[in-house]
Amino acid sequence: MSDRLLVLVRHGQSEWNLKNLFTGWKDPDLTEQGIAEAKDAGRKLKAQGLSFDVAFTSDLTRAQHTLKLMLEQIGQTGLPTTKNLALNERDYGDLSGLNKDDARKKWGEDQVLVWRRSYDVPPPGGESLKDTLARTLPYYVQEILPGVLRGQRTLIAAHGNSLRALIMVLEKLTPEQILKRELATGAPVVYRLNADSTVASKVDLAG
Ligand SMILES: O=C(O)[C@H](O)COP(=O)(O)O
Repeated sequence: MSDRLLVLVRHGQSEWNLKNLFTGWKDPDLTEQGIAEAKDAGRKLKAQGLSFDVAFTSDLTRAQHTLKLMLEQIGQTGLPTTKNLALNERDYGDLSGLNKDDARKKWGEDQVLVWRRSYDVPPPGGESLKDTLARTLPYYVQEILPGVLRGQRTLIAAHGNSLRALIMVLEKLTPEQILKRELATGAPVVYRLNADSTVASKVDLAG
C-alpha cells in the first residue's frame, strides 16, 4: 500500500512576524529564530523517519527559505520543488506593512479580528480566507493531490492562511471551526490520505 503522505509546514518566524506587521504578499525573509524553527522542523521530520519525493512552496522567500532549511536537515537538498503563487499567504491588501497593534487602535479590536479570522470578510483591498481558498484549493486538487494519491510523498512549505485554507478542506472544518485554528510557525502537520483523498491520519509535530 502506498503511503499517500502529505506534510504541511508554515514557514518559520519572519522579520515582519517579529515586528508584528501584517505581511501578506510582502516578502521579508526569516529571522534567526525563524531559521532555527525551520531547521527544527526538518529535524522533527527526519526523526519521524520521513523523506519525500516532491515539494511545493509559494512564491515568497520566507516559505522557500524554510523549505530549503528543512531539506538540508533531511538530507534531500536536490528534491524536485515547484514554486507557485497559488500557495502564497492571504493578500492583506491595504493592511500590508501596518503594525497589528496600531491597526487595533485605529479600527478597533473587533474589526481587526474580523479581517484576520473571519471566513469571508476581506481586509480593505485584500483577500478573505474564502478568496485565498479559491486559488489555493484548485492548485491543490489539480497539481498536488494527484501525486499524493499516486504515492508521491509530498512536502508543502507555505503560510498561515494558505495552509489554513487547505486544512479547512482536508479536515472538513466549517467556517466557524477554521476561525479558531491557528498554525504555529515551523510546526509540521503530517497527514496520510485515503485513496478517496480524505484524511486517514493526522499527526501534529508542534512543540
Ligand atoms: O501575513 C501575515 O501578516 C501573517 O503571516 C499571518 O497573519 P495573521 O496571523 O493575521 O493571519
